[in-house]
Amino acid sequence: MFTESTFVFIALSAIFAYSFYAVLVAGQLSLGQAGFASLAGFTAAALAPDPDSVGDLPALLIAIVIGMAVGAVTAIVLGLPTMRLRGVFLAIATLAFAEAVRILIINMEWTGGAQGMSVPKVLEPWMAWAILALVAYWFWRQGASGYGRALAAIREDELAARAMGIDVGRHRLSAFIAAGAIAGLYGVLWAFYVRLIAPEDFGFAKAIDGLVTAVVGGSTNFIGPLLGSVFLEMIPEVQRAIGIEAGWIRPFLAGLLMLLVILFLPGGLASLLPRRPQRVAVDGAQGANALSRRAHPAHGESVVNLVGLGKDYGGVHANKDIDLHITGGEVLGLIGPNGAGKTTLVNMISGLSRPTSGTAEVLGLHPGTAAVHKVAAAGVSRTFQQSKLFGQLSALENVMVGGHLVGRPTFLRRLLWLPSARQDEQRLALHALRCLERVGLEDKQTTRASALSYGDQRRLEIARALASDPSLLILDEPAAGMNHVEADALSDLIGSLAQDGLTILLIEHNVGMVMKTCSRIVVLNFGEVIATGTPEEIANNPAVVEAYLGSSESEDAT
Ligand SMILES: Nc1ncnc2c1ncn2[C@@H]1O[C@H](COP(=O)(O)OP(=O)(O)OP(=O)(O)O)[C@@H](O)[C@H]1O
Repeated sequence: MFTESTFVFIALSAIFAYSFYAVLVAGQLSLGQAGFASLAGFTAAALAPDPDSVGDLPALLIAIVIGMAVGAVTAIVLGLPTMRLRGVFLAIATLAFAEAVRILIINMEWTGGAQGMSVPKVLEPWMAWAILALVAYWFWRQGASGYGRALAAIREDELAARAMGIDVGRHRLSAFIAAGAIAGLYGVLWAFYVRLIAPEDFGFAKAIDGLVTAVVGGSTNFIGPLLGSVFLEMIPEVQRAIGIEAGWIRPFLAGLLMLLVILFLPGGLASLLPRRPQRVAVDGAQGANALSRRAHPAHGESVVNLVGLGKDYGGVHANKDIDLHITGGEVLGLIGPNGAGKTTLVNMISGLSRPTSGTAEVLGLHPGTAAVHKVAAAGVSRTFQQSKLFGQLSALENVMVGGHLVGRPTFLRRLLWLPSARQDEQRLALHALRCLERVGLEDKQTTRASALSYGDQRRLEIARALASDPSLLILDEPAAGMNHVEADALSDLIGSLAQDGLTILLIEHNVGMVMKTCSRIVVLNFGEVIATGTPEEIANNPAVVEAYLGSSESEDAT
């Protein structure tokens, strides 16, 4: 039933789908792959030596090197200005690039114009499948590496990924370069199989075909593009076998399948395969070496120094003229009525938002001018008021992403199957398990974050924030949704973290808990500091009683 060309086209379309997968794993939608493929295919066909003089395989290998280099370099040139774009804007920009390349190639003489270029056929089915195996191997090894987890984290929640110390721009660009190189590889293989390449081989329909194959197969499991390709390339064969020769059926079914997958099976066909989340034996954690610990600022040493800090949103003064000094080992409570400006202030301290006026110095850096991942690397870690977990990752994987800064890169060593990569991954997993144990979630390590209860999600955010071994831990309403027993346990945990030398900034509406946990409290109202002092001083401060305790939070306070 299957011809040789069916086998080759399954391999080729899977390789092309991997070039979409390369960026989809990082949550990016690029439609420029057909442009990379055609540039690479035509350039390699023009520059590679004649197979009659050097032999088929050497000629193909040289063409592959040229094509992948062309794809990668083009991706760098296109990626540098476009990596700031998100979602549909990136898709439109990359599609425009592919169309520009197509027009250029039609109008060049060396490409043969619209007629195209004849290329010797040297690709054998075994070569296509061997190359596909290598590409699939690359993405398999990438998946469970630190790099692969970082890309998954960016896909799930870019802001949280930044706050975990991941350099999002660099990761997105490297995924884009991989996509360019693999699309280039596809362009070369296509050229050296079909004998005659034409610009129309790399039009809009080709880009959509690659995207549909990757999405139908599944873009969160490395096997997805292969599954998608087998499935879609089989449609014409099945048609032929049952005697329906209509050419429109395959593209029609491909479009329909894409719609159904997006609506009912977002993980694609690959999500139907059983998934085995990573698990660490709880006993195994005992006696294991901890990952390197940073030296925290000593008692009295400056951790945060804010001078005249302000933040305006249009006419709203979310923060006004804030002076605040936090020193090593302090547990500082930040309280105030809803909308007082607490979250705005910690967003500026953690570098997520830029002050409108004043200066901020945090662990020697100036957040706002320093990138968020650099602030995280300096030792600032945080939780978010609205949960920002990586929903599709397990609890353990979430915390391992939190340990991005303390773990060592493993992807290249995983490709070479070096034992040290496995040891490093195990050490990071044990470190993550310890953090889960600290918040009492060790039993939930394999549970997907989105499937955890609200209280457990709050705890998981704390475990994830602890995994980077921070010097300054910012907790934004960590006790929200917790009962009194859980809030007491959290208070004890914060106390023990402070004993370990961490400095903690706690935003909480549960004033009883703040009074019990914090050594000093700052009260904000309408964006301004209205009081600072010990819990007793704050409780007896008339301005606080009026501004805060007199507000809707009075029930909590009493
Ligand atoms: N991105 C934004 N754009 C416009 N206004 C904003 C933005 N973020 C915050 N604000 C405004 O700034 C003020 C302070 O908000 P912020 O979230 O910092 O307060 P909060 O004390 O954390 O409140 P809550 O306790 O309800 O979380 C509010 O008036 C809010 O509406």
